[in-house]
Amino acid sequence: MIRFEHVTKSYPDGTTAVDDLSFEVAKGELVTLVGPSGCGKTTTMKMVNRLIEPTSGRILLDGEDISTIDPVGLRRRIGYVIQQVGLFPHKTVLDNTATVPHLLGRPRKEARARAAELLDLVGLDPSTYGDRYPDQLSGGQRQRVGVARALAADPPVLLMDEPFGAVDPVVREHLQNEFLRLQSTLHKTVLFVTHDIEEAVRLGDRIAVYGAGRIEQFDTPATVLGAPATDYTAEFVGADRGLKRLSVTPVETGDLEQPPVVHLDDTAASAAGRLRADGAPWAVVLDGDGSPYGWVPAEALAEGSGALTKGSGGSTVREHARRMDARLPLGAPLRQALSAMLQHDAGWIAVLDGDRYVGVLTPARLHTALRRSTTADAANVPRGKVTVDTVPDA
Ligand SMILES: Nc1ncnc2c1ncn2[C@@H]1O[C@H](COP(=O)(O)OP(=O)(O)OP(=O)(O)O)[C@@H](O)[C@H]1O
Repeated sequence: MIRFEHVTKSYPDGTTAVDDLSFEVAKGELVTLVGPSGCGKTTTMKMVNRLIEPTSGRILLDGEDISTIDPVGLRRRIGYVIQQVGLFPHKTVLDNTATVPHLLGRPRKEARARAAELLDLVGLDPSTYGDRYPDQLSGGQRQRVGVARALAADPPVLLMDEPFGAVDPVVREHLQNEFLRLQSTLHKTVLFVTHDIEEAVRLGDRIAVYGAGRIEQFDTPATVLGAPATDYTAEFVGADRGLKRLSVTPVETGDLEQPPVVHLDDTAASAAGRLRADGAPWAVVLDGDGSPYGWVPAEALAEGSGALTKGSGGSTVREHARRMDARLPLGAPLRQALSAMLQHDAGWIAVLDGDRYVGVLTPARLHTALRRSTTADAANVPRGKVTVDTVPDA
């Protein structure tokens, strides 16, 4: 969709802002450009809408060389969101958002109706905010208007230059989540500039890590974090990259442990027998629908089944089971698993595929999953094909 072919931008003073850059952004893909100040990210972006012309090389949009496209027509196909937002101060929020569709020839009323829809989409109620002026909004709200305005002409491509840079971290995370939600339905082709590796990792389908004027690594967030290609990238992504990787590594079926499973209405004696046969200290307990209920320790079952042999009527698993509410959908990031374990103070967490119980994740398995995924990404093989040595249980 957007293709850079050996693109270089040098300035007359001898500065090479971008040096022989070649990469491609696929249709519907969100690529983050991340790197320190002055490494050429903004220059890269501005060459796509011809605010800056390359010195050599070419950029293709949908296979078309953009140097042959009239810049005004080109920019209509490309939404542009910048940190300073650049709203018209004397126009209301609604009119700011309606400007582009109106310029594109939509009747004013229709453009305003579309603008109202878009404000709603970015989480601003048009009846509350539509008639305000930009200086009557918070920084975060202004950013949202900037996003709504960029989407107004429904361009297939969005260029976003530190769009959430000017707001505090909490609002920023909120805007990032909302933008991800929007992107999951809109599927725009997005180039997103940031100097924040956390933001790059959270948002990007792939990340381009910039050094001075060059891309040091162009890959998925998980691979960049797990297998930095160069010392530069390793340093840039940070010493805590293992922790960051938790956010981008999903829980897979192969990561799970399979303790014995018993049901609430099983007799304690039959459940105890199952645990004895497996030599397991505890079992997962499922309710009548097959949903996780909690767990039951072997000793409690043994005592319960002892009651049966003494002729006191026996008991079922229900009377001995303990509730455990920590659960997680398959595919959720490991970070969510760890956070749920800490929140529930639990040594394991039940994993569900839809409504179906599929196994449990333990801290040891979580660690193994992280190691296997790192090795898999480095070797470019599926995680299921990787085994890692683990320290045996004491
Ligand atoms: N008109 C110009 N003349 C000379 N050098 C320039 C000019 N414009 C930009 N540069 C240089 O090009 C390099 C890349 O700039 P660019 O704005 O692309 O960096 P960036 O990665 O977006 O940085 P930041 O994160 O600070 O915005 C910088 O060294 C900058 O000083």
